[in-house]
Amino acid sequence: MGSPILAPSMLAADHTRLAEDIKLVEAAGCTWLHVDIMDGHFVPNLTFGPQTVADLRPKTELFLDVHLMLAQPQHFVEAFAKAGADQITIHVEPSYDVGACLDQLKDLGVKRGVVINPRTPAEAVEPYLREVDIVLAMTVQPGFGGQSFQQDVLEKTAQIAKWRESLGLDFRIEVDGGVNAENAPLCRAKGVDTFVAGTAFFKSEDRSLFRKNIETLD
Ligand SMILES: O=C(CO)[C@@H](O)[C@H](O)COP(=O)(O)O
Repeated sequence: MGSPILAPSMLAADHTRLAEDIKLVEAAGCTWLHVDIMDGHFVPNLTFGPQTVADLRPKTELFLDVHLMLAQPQHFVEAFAKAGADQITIHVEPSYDVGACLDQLKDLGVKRGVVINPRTPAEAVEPYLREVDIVLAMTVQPGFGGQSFQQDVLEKTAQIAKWRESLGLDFRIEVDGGVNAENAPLCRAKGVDTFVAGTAFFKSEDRSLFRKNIETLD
C-alpha cells in the first residue's frame, strides 16, 4: 500500500477563481489536485473541459488527477492528456471498450486508472488490475460534491487491496465522495492510499492540518 496522499477536489473550489483556489491547495502542502470532468450524460451535471485543464497546467505543478465521468471517454482522453493531465481515470460502467481506452492512455503517456460507482461490484475492475496505476472506488454516486460517505464501499476497497497483494501489484486505491478526517482512518484500514476530498478540504479551518491528518495515517 502506498503512502497516503490527499487529492483535494476542484469541484468544491470557487469556479470563478480556480487559479486562486489552487494556491490554497498548494499552500496546504498538497501535491495532487483531483479534477472532475462531467458530461451531463453519464452523470447529471456539467463541470470542466480540456481548456480548463490546459489553462491551469502552466499555473501549477500539482499532479493533475483527472476523473472522467463521461459516457464516451475514448473520444476525450487525448484532449485531456494533451491539456496536461498527469493521470486520467475512466469508469467501467458505460458501454465502450475500456481495455482499448486504457491502451489509448498508455500510448498518450499518462498514468491511468479505472473507476467504479458505489453499486458496481469490485469484480468489474479485476480484468484491468495489471494495467492500471490506480483504482478509484466512488464512495458517493458521482455527479455532485457534498454527499454522505458510503462506508459499505470499503468492503470493495478491502477486496481490491487483497487482489493487489496476491498479484504483487502496486496500483493505488483511491476513494472519492464524502471523505473527511473521521472516515479517512477507516478507509486506510481497508487498503486506501489516495483520498479525494472536496467539501472537507475547502471548508476546513486549517487545510494544512487536514492534509497532515490524512497524509500521516499509518
Ligand atoms: O467526483 C466527485 C463527485 O462526483 C467528487 O470528487 C466530489 O468532488 C467530492 O466532493 P466531496 O464529497 O468531498 O464534497
